Amino acid sequence: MLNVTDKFSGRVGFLGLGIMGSPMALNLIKAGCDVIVWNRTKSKCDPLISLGAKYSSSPEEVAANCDVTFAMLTDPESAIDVACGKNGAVSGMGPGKGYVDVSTVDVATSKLINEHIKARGALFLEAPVSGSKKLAEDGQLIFLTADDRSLYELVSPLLDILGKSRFYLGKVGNGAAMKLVVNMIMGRLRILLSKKVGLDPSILVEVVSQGAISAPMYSLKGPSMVKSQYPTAFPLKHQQKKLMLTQDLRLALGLAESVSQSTPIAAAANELYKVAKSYGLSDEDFSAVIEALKAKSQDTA
Ligand SMILES: NC(=O)C1=CN([C@@H]2O[C@H](COP(=O)(O)OP(=O)(O)OC[C@H]3O[C@@H](n4cnc5c(N)ncnc54)[C@H](OP(=O)(O)O)[C@@H]3O)[C@@H](O)[C@H]2O)C=CC1
Ligand SMILES: O=CC(=O)O
Repeated sequence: MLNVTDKFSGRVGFLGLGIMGSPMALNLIKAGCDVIVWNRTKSKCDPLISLGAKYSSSPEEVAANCDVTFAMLTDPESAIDVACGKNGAVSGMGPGKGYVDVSTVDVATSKLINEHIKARGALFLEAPVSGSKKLAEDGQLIFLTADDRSLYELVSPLLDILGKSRFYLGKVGNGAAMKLVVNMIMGRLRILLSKKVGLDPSILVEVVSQGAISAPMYSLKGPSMVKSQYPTAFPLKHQQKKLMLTQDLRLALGLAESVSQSTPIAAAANELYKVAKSYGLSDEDFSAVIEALKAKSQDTA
């Protein structure tokens, strides 16, 4: 049976050695883990084998030979194929084993893989990452995990080798949802969307603040926006005026027009500030623009 300890001493499988998977598997090897790798294109295993990894010829074999198996695959289709397809990891799973899918997939895919893994009596953790190739190389990823808590605790020492932080988000699907929401760059929309899909917006603010898309402004305004508080630092009326009238936006819009570049987001943002002003929020902080989006969501609900 899997034991929860502060150090992971079992054998680790790694399926999918692409841009992200290769440096992640390499970091596990460098940290002294006993790693078995598999990749569809076998040649990508070779550098890792030369550094001490073992090789198995199918996801099924990897899972059968390991205590915990990670998968880092392109998309939902490949994640399902590698887990549930012919000679897939599921066939090698059983009681006492764990499957950690770190690919970016949708909620339905994560639930499907979870069901197949659970049907074998094994444990499942979804753990998509926020990060990039460089952050994978540097062991600085952010893990957005969900589902089996005991597997989360068990693999935490491994996640700490691969990343700088990890979030446990509860039921299956929440990791995938958080990853997809984080990847939406529109800050204010992120807060509303995360709320609507049942995520804690304050955790979202924290996740974003630690990733590559973090912005000091978002970290500064996010926590109070979550509480619907807008202590005035820069009044909304000035922001809207600025969007409409000041040189920087006018010139920027002019420049965009000169090369026929559409700038719909700037235009849409300005409309939202106008709506917020019409709600009497002119003297609130400009982050109160989120109220315009809340009202719009109610309009369309
Ligand atoms: N790149 C980035 O900055 C980030 C990526 N991610 C996510 O990480 C995941 C991996 O991305 P990344 O490493 O960049 O992608 P890559 O394209 O570099 O690697 C994809 C991996 O999936 C394998 N694969 C694809 N299709 C199949 C299939 N049908 N059967 C078996 N194996 C398959 C590839 O195998 P093969 O070598 O044979 O092609 C390869 O190992 C994605 O979900 C991505 O969204 C998350 C954060 C950042
Ligand atoms: O998926 C990409 C990321 O930066 O996160």
